[in-house]
Amino acid sequence: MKILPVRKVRLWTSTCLPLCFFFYIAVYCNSAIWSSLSINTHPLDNILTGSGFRKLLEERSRLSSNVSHGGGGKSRRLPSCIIIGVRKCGTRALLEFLSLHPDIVTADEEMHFFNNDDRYRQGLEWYRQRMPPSRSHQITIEKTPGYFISSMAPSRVHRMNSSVKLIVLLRHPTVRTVSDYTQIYFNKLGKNESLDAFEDLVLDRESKAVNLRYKAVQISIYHHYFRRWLDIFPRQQIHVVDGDHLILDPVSEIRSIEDFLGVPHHIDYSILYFNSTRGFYCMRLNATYERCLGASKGRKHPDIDQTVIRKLNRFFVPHNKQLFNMLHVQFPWT
Ligand SMILES: Nc1ncnc2c1ncn2[C@@H]1O[C@H](COP(=O)(O)OS(=O)(=O)O)[C@@H](OP(=O)(O)O)[C@H]1O
Repeated sequence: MKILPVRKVRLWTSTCLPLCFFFYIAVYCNSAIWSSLSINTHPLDNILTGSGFRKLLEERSRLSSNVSHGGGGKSRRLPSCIIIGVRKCGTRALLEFLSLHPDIVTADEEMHFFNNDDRYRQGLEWYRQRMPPSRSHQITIEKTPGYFISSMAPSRVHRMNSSVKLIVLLRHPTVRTVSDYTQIYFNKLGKNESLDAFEDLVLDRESKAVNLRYKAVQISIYHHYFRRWLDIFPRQQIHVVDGDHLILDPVSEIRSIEDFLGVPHHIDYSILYFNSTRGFYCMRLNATYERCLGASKGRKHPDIDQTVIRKLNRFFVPHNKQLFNMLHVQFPWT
């Protein structure tokens, strides 16, 4: 064994050892800093500070997809499911709740593609480009309540994809009519315009019978519009949701939609919670991030003359019967 000269040993202990010690401390601190950073800068936490719920969902979906699907690429796809209506029956709440599912991606905006001639003329490629990016295993969903009452939409949707799945939400027709009126009332209020009282619009001025020219009444005669869809699509391709029940027990309505779409049950009451201030179910994505629908959803309805409400209820009875026979369903409203 070679003995080191004393001078070399002194040099080693006086310069190399302190250097190695310093280097070791620097590496240790650095890795400690990074590991603490990686805890504090979890991708979800970053997003929480700023860019909102949509990004949060996308990030969560990206993380879960990367784990279970090897992180394959995304592309924009035509919807394989469309929420076609009905206006004011809870279409936004349903879309947002479904967007919490890792196997579902949703288009934020109403596309008005199949019910608007100018947009439809732009072509399917234009429509596809407006869809959110998705992975191949995910279902893309769009919602435009205007499709339900459009005479052109059924055949146009069928032409795009004859096996597309359709979701229709229905609410008690009188409640829906009042909700529709309330929405228009507030829209006008925002433009400093006024609107006649509900009672004056919903009843004919002379005869005092239900005013069939009033659009909000027309839309609530559901079977008129449903017939057009059933002329083109098989019944089993259309899932009907009870919009009143969606308000009270969203998870049970969503479970049957998950079955209809063929995706695993994912949305439960750990993700949705009842917000007593809002009086509605809201979304909880993690311990710190919660979101309710905007103020234009769940507005207080005006107090309406009860004789007018009873008149409307009676008016809708035969129409409801026709609807139930057509759909082979029963709703709590008769
Ligand atoms: N969770 C939750 N939060 C808030 N609002 C909820 C929820 N679930 C259902 N709803 C009901 O949705 C009604 C609005 O329906 P739509 O989203 O279809 O309206 S729209 O046609 O898109 O304007 C809206 O009707 P109004 O109460 O008349 O405002 C709500 O009652």
